[in-house]
Amino acid sequence: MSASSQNYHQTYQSWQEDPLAFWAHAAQGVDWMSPFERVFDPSAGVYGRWFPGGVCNTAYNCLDRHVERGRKGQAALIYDSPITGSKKVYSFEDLRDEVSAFGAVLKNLGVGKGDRVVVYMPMIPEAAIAMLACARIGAIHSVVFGGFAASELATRIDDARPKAIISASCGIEPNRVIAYKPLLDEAIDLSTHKPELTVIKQREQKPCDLIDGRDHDYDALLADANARGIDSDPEPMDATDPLYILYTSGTTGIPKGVVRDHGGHMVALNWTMSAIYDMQPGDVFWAASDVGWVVGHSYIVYAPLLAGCTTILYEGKPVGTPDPGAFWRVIEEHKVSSLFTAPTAFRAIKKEDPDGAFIEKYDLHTLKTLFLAGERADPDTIEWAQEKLRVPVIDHWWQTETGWAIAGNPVGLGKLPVRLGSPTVAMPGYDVQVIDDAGHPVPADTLGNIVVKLPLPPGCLPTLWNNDERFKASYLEEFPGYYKTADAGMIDGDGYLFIMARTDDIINVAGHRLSTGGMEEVLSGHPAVAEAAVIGVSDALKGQLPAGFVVTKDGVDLPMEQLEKEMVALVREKIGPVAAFKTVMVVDRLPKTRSGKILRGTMRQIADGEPYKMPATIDDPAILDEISGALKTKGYAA
Ligand SMILES: CCC(=O)SCCNC(=O)CCNC(=O)[C@H](O)C(C)(C)COP(=O)(O)OP(=O)(O)OC[C@H]1O[C@@H](n2cnc3c(N)ncnc32)[C@H](O)[C@@H]1OP(=O)(O)O
Repeated sequence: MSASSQNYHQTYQSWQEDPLAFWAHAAQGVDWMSPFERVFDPSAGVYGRWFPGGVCNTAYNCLDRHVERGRKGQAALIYDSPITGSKKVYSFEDLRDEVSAFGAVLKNLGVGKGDRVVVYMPMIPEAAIAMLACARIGAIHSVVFGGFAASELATRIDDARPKAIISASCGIEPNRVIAYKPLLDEAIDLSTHKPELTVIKQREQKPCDLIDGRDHDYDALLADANARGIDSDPEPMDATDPLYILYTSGTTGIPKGVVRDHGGHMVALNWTMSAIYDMQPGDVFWAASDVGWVVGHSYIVYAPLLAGCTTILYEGKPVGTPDPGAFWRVIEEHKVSSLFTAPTAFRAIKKEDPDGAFIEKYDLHTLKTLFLAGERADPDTIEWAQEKLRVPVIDHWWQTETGWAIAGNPVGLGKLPVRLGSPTVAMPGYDVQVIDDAGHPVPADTLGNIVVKLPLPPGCLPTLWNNDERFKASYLEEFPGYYKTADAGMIDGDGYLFIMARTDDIINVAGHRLSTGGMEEVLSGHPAVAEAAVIGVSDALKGQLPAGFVVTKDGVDLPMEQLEKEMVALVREKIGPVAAFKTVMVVDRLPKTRSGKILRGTMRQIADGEPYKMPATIDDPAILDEISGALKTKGYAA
């Protein structure tokens, strides 16, 4: 049965009644080189594996099959870069040919099936081409977001142990050109594992020097491959083979390598395009995110192409490139049907254009729906977008780990009524429950731990890269039989889900998932610091911002302002500008329980001006006044 011939409730019920039949049916939406032997094998992997025995290739499904079936001239990828003033359209045939040639280049360099390839790139077409070329030849890509610093890149290099790194000479931010190559060189210096080679896309805004014998020029290699007419065939991949590793912040500074497989990922993403996003082949889908995040993997690169849609790769910002009409210009020019972005982008637009005057300048008749994800969608932003765009505004909730929506409002199955503050209902594949700390289900409308009953559906992570034990410890052990989302929230009587808070140290800054523990580790590494705490405080624009507190070692006699400057610079240097770490306070003491646990939750409540209860186990209540005083100097704790 097609996705659109059933409504949400019927579809969810059909999945509940027979999940294997449901996913077997969805699997018909992609091409298999050999059919799978079973839909799901519960005895394989950590909690089971999807489509074992199936042989397929993701790049073939994204490109070749559309070329073969009448879409070769259709735009597959539109690169639109207001930041450089350039645009380029790749048809499915163009993209297939360039991916195939670049796959051959990688193979000639010795990169093969199962090798890891780190991709550290700005938002240029070569980033998507590199990902798809890896998928084509069976190499496992690991994209690292460009806003991370060299040491974060080094950590990922050491975990993924890539044979090659594909990068560019520079990235371009509105106020500066960022030389990527020195960051890459530094990361390779810092890492224990040394990749054999790099391939560098030279950009005219800031070309870089190449190291003889290690660094290769992207354009020269591609030109040579094209001159010699070499290309690569799609490698037959087991459905359970890894397609990519994407690192995400964990509760310590060491990121977790989320693994995605070929078969289940394709089946799930392809299903979402029609059922959740109501996209048909030929429609234009725009995820205004970055290929460094999971939204970029799933909805800039893989899902739109799998579904035969046109995708947009946008190198720009919602405001300032050149103005708050940037998104509307792209929608009009490329006839975008659906826009998917983070609420923070809309808050930025709303701040600069509160009356929506720029919206009125463009013809947005093609836009059917706005999808929001990546952070909590605040009701003000949703209402503003609804009023100004006059299209449904759909919040949905998912994670890097899941790769696609856990909860949403599946427009392709018939839109459900929107409830502000709720990403709506569980998607087929996810049995979402709320349980207390002892693992017991809680009644409707009661706050608890949001968990998903195992097995997770196709497309979700089967494990962490080379680390089944960390996968189990992080996600499966606390609530046996369930996947722990580490989000807290509730489900109302109608099944609507409300996501309220994280249960760990992860904060969400402008849709970027960051670990406060990681920032604390960096601050603690400063020679003057005895101990540090970082909390996420509410921010009207970015949702949350990190704020640090440090206690200096005895005898440190540096001016407070100098210390604070050094701390801010240190986090930027070690984690990257993406951390947006700009506030730190030197305090005499940190508030703790008698057993020594820092009371970060209470500090956050003070910073956000929320009422708080004096923790019964607090060691010295007077310290909270000191924290409040420090926060006031930074404009918090009103
Ligand atoms: C559902 C599953 C998921 O959650 S996946 C994650 C979904 N999240 C997203 O898609 C992210 C959404 N956010 C954004 O796209 C941006 O934050 C938007 C809204 C466009 C605003 O961008 P911007 O003004 O640069 O602010 P920011 O907070 O992102 O940046 C902070 C500093 O980092 C820098 N930065 C950003 N990107 C890069 C990059 N690729 N390379 C190098 N640097 C980068 C920014 O320039 C900024 O630096 P500075 O502190 O101003 O000097």
